[in-house]
Amino acid sequence: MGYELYPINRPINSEMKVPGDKSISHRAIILTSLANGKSRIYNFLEGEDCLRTIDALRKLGVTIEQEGSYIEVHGKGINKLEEPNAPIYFGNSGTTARLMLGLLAGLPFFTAVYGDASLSNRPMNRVVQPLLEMGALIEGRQNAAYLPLAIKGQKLMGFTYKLPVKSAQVKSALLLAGLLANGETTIIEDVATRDHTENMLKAFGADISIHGNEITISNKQSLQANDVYVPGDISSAAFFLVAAAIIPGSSLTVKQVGLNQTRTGIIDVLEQMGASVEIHDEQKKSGEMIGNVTVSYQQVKGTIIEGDIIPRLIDEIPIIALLATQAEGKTVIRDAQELRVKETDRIEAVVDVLSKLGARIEATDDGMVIYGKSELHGAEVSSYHDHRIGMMIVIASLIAKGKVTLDDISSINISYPNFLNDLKNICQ
Ligand SMILES: O=C(O)C1=C[C@@H](OP(=O)(O)O)[C@@H](O)[C@H](O)C1
Ligand SMILES: C=C(OP(=O)(O)O)C(=O)O
Repeated sequence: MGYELYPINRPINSEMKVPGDKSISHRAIILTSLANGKSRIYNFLEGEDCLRTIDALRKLGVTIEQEGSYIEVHGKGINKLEEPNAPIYFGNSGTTARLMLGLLAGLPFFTAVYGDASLSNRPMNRVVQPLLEMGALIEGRQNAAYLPLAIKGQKLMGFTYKLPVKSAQVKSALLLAGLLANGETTIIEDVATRDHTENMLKAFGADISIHGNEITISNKQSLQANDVYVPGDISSAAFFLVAAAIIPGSSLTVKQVGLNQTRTGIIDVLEQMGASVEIHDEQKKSGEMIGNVTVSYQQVKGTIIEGDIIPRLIDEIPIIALLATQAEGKTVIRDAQELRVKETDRIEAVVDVLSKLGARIEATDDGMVIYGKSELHGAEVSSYHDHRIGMMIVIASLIAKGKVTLDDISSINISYPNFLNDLKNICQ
């Protein structure tokens, strides 16, 4: 039983596009729904997580028409959102859960929210605690630390908050709460995390200002409708870029991919490890940098990945770990304890999968140590129902000597439903 995967035995020489950015797709649905009037979203990611965000806003009374990756949102305006008559399901999506909690805390009605088994084990207190400080009323098990949660929307009070976790989801939740709160809300982050919410709030006419690492937002009763073009997701592109970096003789270009500085840690790491990386045709579209990225095979070497770069590549660590198995020498990843509270404990999952495939890899409290270079072999492995672990295993199977059996591939639909087809196309 399971999904059987076989090695490729030849280089990849191709170009491709990847689907729209997951983080930006979520934010586009939320802000276009809050705006007054019709907005269009181009290149929206049709992954399950983003569909959960569409569903949540529809439950609040917003009309959202979807034709593939083209979306029309008939924004209702902040004051016209409606009380849902059933609990809202966030599925597997941490981003939907955290951002929606920030919004719902300040809307004048009652909402019950829940998620799947994985999401029900992920910490929500990181958003609930600061929201309670703003005056929110949120109830749930273990002091409202976990889903399911019940929210009785309140008029919130702006506040100043220094983020204790390096999390764009927490920052974004509090900015959305701040948009509805009385007075000013200031969020201070000591390490920059992805700033798509700030970029998009500006584009929609919110009253937001950024000074160094302090972001201040104040109450705004109306946002302007605005069309959003979603760039290709660099977190999805990372799987193919690493494939090109580890399959001898390969060269791959991913076109029109998002190159926001808060997301490009993977490019820095590929360069630092000695892969050949070229960026062309950079331009700004809908307030975000995009461009074409070409990675060509070169023997990579081990490196140290720690500190401020971690939030810039947090979702790419599973695929970076695979890259490190093919590097000469040791790679150390530190300061990435957040991996333990993702869709699964990604430190344990990556170490388990890659050791079964023949890598020399050890878990640490906040990361992992990988001793390269190892020849990978076939094995039976699990995706842990985590899309990024599943896609990493598929890429690993391209270079493993022998058959890799993956227990379940359905988790890939969370962020990249067409992943296997796109991979097949570039492997031809
Ligand atoms: O804001 C976002 O869209 C995201 C932020 C990150 O999570 P954290 O905020 O928990 O670091 C990232 O891991 C997640 O995939 C998407
Ligand atoms: C961690 C992820 O997403 P989320 O937190 O939205 O579930 C991810 O996509 O890797």
